[in-house]
Amino acid sequence: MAIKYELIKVCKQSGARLGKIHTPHGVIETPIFMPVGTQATVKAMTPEELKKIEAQIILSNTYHLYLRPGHKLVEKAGGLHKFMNWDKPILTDSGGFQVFSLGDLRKISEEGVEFRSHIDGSKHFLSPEKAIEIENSLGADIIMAFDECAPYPADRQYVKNSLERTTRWLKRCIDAHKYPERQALFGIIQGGMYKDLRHQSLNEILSFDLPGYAVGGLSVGEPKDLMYEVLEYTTPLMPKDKPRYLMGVGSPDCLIEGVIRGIDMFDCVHPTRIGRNGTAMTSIGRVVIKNAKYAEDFMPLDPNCDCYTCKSYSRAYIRHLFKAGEILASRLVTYHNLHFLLNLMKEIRQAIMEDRLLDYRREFFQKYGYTL
Ligand SMILES: Cc1ccc(CCc2c3nc[nH]c3cc3c(=O)[nH]c(N)nc23)cc1
Repeated sequence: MAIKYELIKVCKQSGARLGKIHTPHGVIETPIFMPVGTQATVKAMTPEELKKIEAQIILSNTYHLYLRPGHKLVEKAGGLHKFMNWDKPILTDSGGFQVFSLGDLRKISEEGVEFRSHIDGSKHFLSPEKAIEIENSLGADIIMAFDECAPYPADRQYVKNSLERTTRWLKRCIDAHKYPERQALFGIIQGGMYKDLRHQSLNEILSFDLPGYAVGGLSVGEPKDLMYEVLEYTTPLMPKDKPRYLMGVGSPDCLIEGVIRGIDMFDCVHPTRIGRNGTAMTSIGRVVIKNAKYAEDFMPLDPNCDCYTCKSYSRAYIRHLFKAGEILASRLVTYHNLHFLLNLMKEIRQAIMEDRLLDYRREFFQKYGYTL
């Protein structure tokens, strides 16, 4: 088996689980937040810094690495782990979502999707077979099936046709996968916001015995309550002995609510993206550091944080770096934001262990300023 999921404990207060995913590049403690490293780097961070903040697995992207530098080049370099000097687990998405959301989509057919590169406008074609060929070359420990993430909102018939094609594409991914013993292929459940279609997709995707499954088609602009509702009627029907990955979700409230609804794995560009724009996620809510009110504020970014950024620099200094356009600005806030989310997941794991996750949620929301 490419990976082995070890269920350690089910929370008494909710659907939350504590687990471990054993992979060829090491163990992942779940629930886990996975930093996004789209172009073979978690932007502005070195692998050494990622290890310092205890990142256990990072994500990279088939669509981007196929376009640049090319999956064959990465394969020649010895695969993604060697190329980017990251010896812990890696997960790659299949590229379908990125084509729909980034590339200039030309058309979707049963065969696959034709698109123009967002880099130079050149014409390309991604199919289940092509996506798996790329992911096999990159060599990630967990690889996502080539799926179609329906837009939101989308009408029933579109969502039904799309989920049924995603099922047919999954079969083609499985047949094309060259290294199932060392790269775990996850199936992705679609079905939009329709309960009966979610159950249809779930039954079809789960009929393929795979090492793990993702809930796709969410975090696409729908209200958070609708996302939570879909999870409430989806995760209980997923196998208990396999990891569950909610794609594209990562704000603090969604992480906690997702864990409570039985999700084990999360990813989001959020902490790194807003970090580069100078927004810090702190234990007392968001701090937009370029705001003039921080010009002479000599407190740390987050007074309750023990990360390198918060132990070493003041808000005034970090604000100065942003105003001066210094590269260090992005690095320091990205470092803090990733530490903040990784630490949040560590506290969530601790709360599950002690059967007090719902109490933790209330405390966190009060401090962070969310309404329950
Ligand atoms: C590097 C990397 C970036 C982003 C992702 C997740 C990207 C992502 C979604 N993001 C928000 N909602 C999402 C839904 C889907 C989905 O339904 N299918 C797939 N394959 N990816 C999704 C994975 C890896």
